[in-house]
Amino acid sequence: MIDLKGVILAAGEGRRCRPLTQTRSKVMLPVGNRPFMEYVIRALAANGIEDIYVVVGYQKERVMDYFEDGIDFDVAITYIEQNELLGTAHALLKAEQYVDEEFLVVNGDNLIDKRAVNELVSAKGDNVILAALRRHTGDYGVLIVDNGLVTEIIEKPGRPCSGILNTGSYKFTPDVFDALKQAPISERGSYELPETIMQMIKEGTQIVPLITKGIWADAIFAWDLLNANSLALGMDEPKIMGDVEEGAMIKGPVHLGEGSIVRSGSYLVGPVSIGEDCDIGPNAVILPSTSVGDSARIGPHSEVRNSILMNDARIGSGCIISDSVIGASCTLRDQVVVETGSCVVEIEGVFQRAEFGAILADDVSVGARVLASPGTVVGTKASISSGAAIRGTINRDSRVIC
Ligand SMILES: CC(=O)N[C@H]1[C@@H](OP(=O)(O)O)O[C@H](CO)[C@@H](O)[C@@H]1O
Repeated sequence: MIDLKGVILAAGEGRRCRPLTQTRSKVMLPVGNRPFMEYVIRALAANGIEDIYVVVGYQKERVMDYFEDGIDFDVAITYIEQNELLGTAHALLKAEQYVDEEFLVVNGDNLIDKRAVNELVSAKGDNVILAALRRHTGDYGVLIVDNGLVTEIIEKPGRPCSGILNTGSYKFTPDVFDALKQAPISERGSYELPETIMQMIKEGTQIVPLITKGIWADAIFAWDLLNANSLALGMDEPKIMGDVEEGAMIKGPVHLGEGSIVRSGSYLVGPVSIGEDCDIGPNAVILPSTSVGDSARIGPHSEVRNSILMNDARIGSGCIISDSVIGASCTLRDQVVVETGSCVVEIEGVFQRAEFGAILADDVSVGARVLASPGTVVGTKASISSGAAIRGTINRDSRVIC
């Protein structure tokens, strides 16, 4: 254990990941069968950081019920509530009374590994931003660096640009709290950490950028979870703990949780992670890179590829699903087909170009023989009747009758 404390920012909803965040915050979205924030906590714990302060807000009960006091993750968690969601600077200020020495701040809704956290722990300099080089940085804080120091942060410029992005993980001294108290309100109407850092730079504080060689990934939109999922699947050692019936074939890194069964004739090619108490097959095909949550069912002759199925998802027989996210407790009856391809999706009033199959929020019910076009996004508890052809955005609680 080291003295360094960790603060995790976990209060925001993650609006651009809607509709998946209608029922949970982005920190609880699963990749590789674990919520984003579990990777953050594991990476801190692996570096001996055991005192962790988690700033919670939107859907906080789900975070607190899952992580409890942190004991199962070898850390001690104190929850701090941010009742008004006024931005990352406002969130961090809530932690002031708990830290009196150098400390780390990590976004709770990113995938990060122990190497990246270790780089931050051992970084020289009092104020350090963990950065990443990427080809597309327009949706992030973009760092302008000169002479080994950050000179400017341009927050979410929106236009396509490549360069160095702010990962949202930092090492600070408690002096940051004085700056946070003077944080200006941003163009987006909230108090944002990058703006505070800009103020610090103007007042002469040196901010060191540290480009990570570790794993770091974010999901801006719901479909970006597929990429993060594929990275996350490479981070764990897979184990077969459930039953594999004779005649089933398992190739590559496949994790099968306790109480799960893969029935005869099924064909699984890793990386694949299947949770506990799942029932797969007979004759189901699961291809890379797929995560299947606990108590899920994939019926006979169904094929799932490059997808996330959350807990209790039920897929009937003869379904074809690829490049898709299927929320918790969704039911897809027989012969549902999700087409995949390029599409344009409206998220929070902005049109985004993307390439995926479908995003289904929790508790969606899909009848038999439904055909979903690429880029179909379905809100929580919507229900689609058998035989329908669906496309575009379907709002929560709506009914599609064909
Ligand atoms: C206001 C703020 O803190 N912005 C940060 C933060 O954005 P969010 O949209 O709040 O997740 O995390 C990004 C990394 O995920 C980082 O690039 C950006 O600068």
